[in-house]
Formats: sequence, C-alpha cells, structure tokens
Amino acid sequence: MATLIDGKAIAATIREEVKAEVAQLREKGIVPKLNVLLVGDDPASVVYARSKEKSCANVGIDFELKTMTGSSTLEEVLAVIDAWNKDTSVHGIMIELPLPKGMDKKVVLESVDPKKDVDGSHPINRGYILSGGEGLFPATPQSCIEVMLRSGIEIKGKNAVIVGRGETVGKPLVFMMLNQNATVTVCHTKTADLAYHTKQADILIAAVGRAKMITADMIKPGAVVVDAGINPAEGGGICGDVDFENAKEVAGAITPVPGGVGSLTTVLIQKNVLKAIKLQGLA
Ligand SMILES: Nc1nc(=O)c2c([nH]1)NC[C@@H]1CN(c3ccc(C(=O)N[C@@H](CCC(=O)O)C(=O)O)cc3)C=[N+]21
Repeated sequence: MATLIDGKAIAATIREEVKAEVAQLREKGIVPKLNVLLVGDDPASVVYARSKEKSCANVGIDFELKTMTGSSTLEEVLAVIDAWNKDTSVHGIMIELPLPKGMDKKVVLESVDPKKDVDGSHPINRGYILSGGEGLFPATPQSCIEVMLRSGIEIKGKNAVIVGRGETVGKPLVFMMLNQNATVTVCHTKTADLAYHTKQADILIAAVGRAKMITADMIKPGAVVVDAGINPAEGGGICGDVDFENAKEVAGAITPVPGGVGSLTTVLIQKNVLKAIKLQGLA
C-alpha cells in the first residue's frame, strides 16, 4: 500500500513560508501585488480568479482583478497589460485563459513583462527552463516536483516517465525534470505501447487530462506516482488521470486528486510573485 503524499499539508508549509516572506517585504515597504486580467466570462476562470483573490488575502499579497467584456478588442487588452507592465506597484500579472474566440493568445501572453509573468507562460521564461536561467516557471509542473522534493523523494538518477505533452504541464516538465537530473521519457497520444514505458518508471507523472487513464497494471510496483490531472468526477467534484483506488495498491507513493498536486498551484503562483519582486530588483 502506497504512502499518501499530502499536498494540502505541503501547501500549508509553503503558505507559511510565503506569509513570512510577505511580512518581511511589507516591513521594508514593499507590498507584493498580483494583478489578474479576465477577458470574457468563462465560468471556470471566474472561479479560479476568485480563489486566487481569497488566497492572496490570506498571505498578505495585494490583489487586483480586472474584468473586461468578451467583446473587448486586442488593443484594449494590450493597453491594460502595458499599463500594468509600467506600474511598479504591480509585481505579478496573470491572464486568465481561455481568451475570447478570435483574440490572439500568443500576442497577449507575449505582451506581459517576462519579469512579471508569474504564470510562466512567456516564451522568455519557457526558454529559461531549457537554458537553466533564473526565470518564472509555471506553477503546476513546479508543483509536481515540489511534492516529491518536500516528501524526501530523490529525483536524481531516477527513470521519470511523463505522460502528456501539453503546453502548461507535460512539456515544461520534461526539462524541469531533466534539470532535477532525472532520466526523462515523455509519452503522448502517438506513443506506441504506453504501458511498456510507464512500467519502466521509478517516477510516473500523469498530465494527460483523461480521467483514470493510468491504471494499476501500468505502474511498476513501488513507483512514485504524481497525478497532475484535473477531470470532472462521475459523482461531481474532480478526479485525476490515475485510477487512484487501484494504483495505490501498487505504487510506493502517490498523490491523490484532490489533495495532491493541485493543492500547491495557487501558493506556488504566490511564490512566483515573490520571485518576481527579486527579478525586478526590488528586494
Ligand atoms: N483560467 C484558468 N485559471 C486558472 O487559475 C487555472 C486554469 N484556468 N486551469 C487549470 C489550472 C489549475 N488550477 C488550480 C487551482 C487550484 C487548485 C486547487 O486548489 N485544488 C485543490 C482543491 C480542488 C477541489 O476540490 O476543487 C486540490 O487539488 O486539492 C487546483 C488547480 C488553476 N488553473
């Protein structure tokens, strides 16, 4: 029976670290601030934005949500971002996705100052993942690594298999895990014999977006299983990409959903705000 990796407990620890650092900054007269832009009325984005607001209030980070109608023009959106880029009281900027149909996501995301890009989606920050530079990295892949490091799981030298190559989780994770000195394999929809690969994994990371697609028979006994999936569950709520109930009988350690990887994402965005302040040369 696998050790359960408690994402909520790890998140609580990181939250205390963030709180302490925010307090220190505030004493120096720096009030960390995160600005979120929501264009349109995607219901999930509204929920996520509100959740960030609540969480920021909890750690003492100032928060501003700007909502714009779905009929806003690209120029209007870029004008808001440009003003935030220039505003030295704004340390972190996040653009909620999806943007309205027809609005060029690439242009919008690339208009954010890379030093304020706490979502880690600017190509410059993506590039730093490869080059090993000091940048801002996306929260969910960071979370996958952090749950292991903070559980005393060694990554160095391990066979890590990532299932999924999405832009937000799988793809950045390939190089982030390589930077942790894992031997990395990346599997995706076109992979022949997925189970062959997953069974080689000392560390198996699922970032597919398909409920319970990683089954117990695909897992090497004793492996560490990290589940970055967020899928609607049958009886409401969310479930992961891993068939948790059966997988936990085979794995050595496993993250649940909810209560695993996802529990860290918001606090890691806040950590990025603090890193952004340093990158901006303010602390
Ligand atoms: N426009 C947009 N904005 C986002 O901020 C955004 C997004 N899209 N798409 C997906 C990712 C992921 N993300 C999470 C935030 C909190 C938890 C979280 O707190 N999860 C808890 C509780 C989950 C629950 O029970 O509902 C857990 O996993 O234990 C998870 C995931 C925000 N995202």
